[in-house]
Amino acid sequence: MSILIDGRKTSGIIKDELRDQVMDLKKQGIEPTLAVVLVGEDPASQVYVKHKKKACEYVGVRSLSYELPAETTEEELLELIATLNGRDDVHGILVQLPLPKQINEEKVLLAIDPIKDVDGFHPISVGNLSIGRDGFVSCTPAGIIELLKRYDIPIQGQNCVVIGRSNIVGKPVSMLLLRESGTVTICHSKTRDLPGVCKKADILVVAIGRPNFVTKDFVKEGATIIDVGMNRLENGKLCGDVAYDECAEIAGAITPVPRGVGPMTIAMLMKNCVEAASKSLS
Ligand SMILES: Nc1nc2c(c(=O)[nH]1)N[C@@H](CN(C=O)c1ccc(C(=O)N[C@@H](CCC(=O)O)C(=O)O)cc1)CN2
Repeated sequence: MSILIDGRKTSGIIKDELRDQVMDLKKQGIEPTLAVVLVGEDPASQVYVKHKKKACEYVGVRSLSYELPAETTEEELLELIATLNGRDDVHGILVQLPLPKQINEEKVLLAIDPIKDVDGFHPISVGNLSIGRDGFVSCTPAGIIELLKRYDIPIQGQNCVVIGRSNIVGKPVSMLLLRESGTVTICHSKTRDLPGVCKKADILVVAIGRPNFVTKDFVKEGATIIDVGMNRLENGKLCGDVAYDECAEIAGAITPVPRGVGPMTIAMLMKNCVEAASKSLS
């Protein structure tokens, strides 16, 4: 039976570590502050934003909440971001995704000052990651690497297969695995013999957005499986991209859904906020 990689427990440990760092920053006169922007009433986004604000409270980060109506225009949102960019007391800016249709996501992400880009979505942050420079790394991919490290799962020289090539997860996690000297293969809808490619993986990261897509036929004995999927089924239950029970019998270690990668996303957001505030000291 495999090891369960517990994201909820690990995120709790990280948040406790950050709490101490925030206390130190406060002693030096810095109050880490995150602006949280939510446009519209998407129920999932509302839940995630609530969790983020709760995490801020726990860690000691001040959160400023901007909950805007669904009909907010792109101009109005860009204006708010410009104001937040200009405020010295705001260290991080987070715009919850997805945005309503009338707003161009790319334009909005580009408007956030890269030094406040705690989500790591700005093209400059993405570029820094791909050329190995310091910068904010997006939270879910950073959380995946943190989980692997904290569970002593080696990356160097390992065959790492990533299913999914999104800008938010697939591409950045591939860059991070490469930075850790993994041998990385990125798979997508046009990949031939997907089960065969995945079966060679020592580390398999699945971010495809299809419930129970990865079955035991994709998994090498002893492999580590990271499930990034977050699919809400008709019965209201949350389900990952990996058929957990059958894959857990073969894997060496596996993340569950919920309580796997999800909570790590929020812990890494807190980590980025603390880092942004620390940088304001220098
Ligand atoms: N601006 C951003 N928008 C979005 C991001 C992001 O990183 N930045 N990622 C996702 C959503 N997301 C954070 O925003 C997120 C998703 C899931 C979880 C989480 O903890 N999930 C729980 C289950 C929660 C539930 O029951 O619904 C778990 O897996 O245990 C945290 C954050 C898209 N948008």
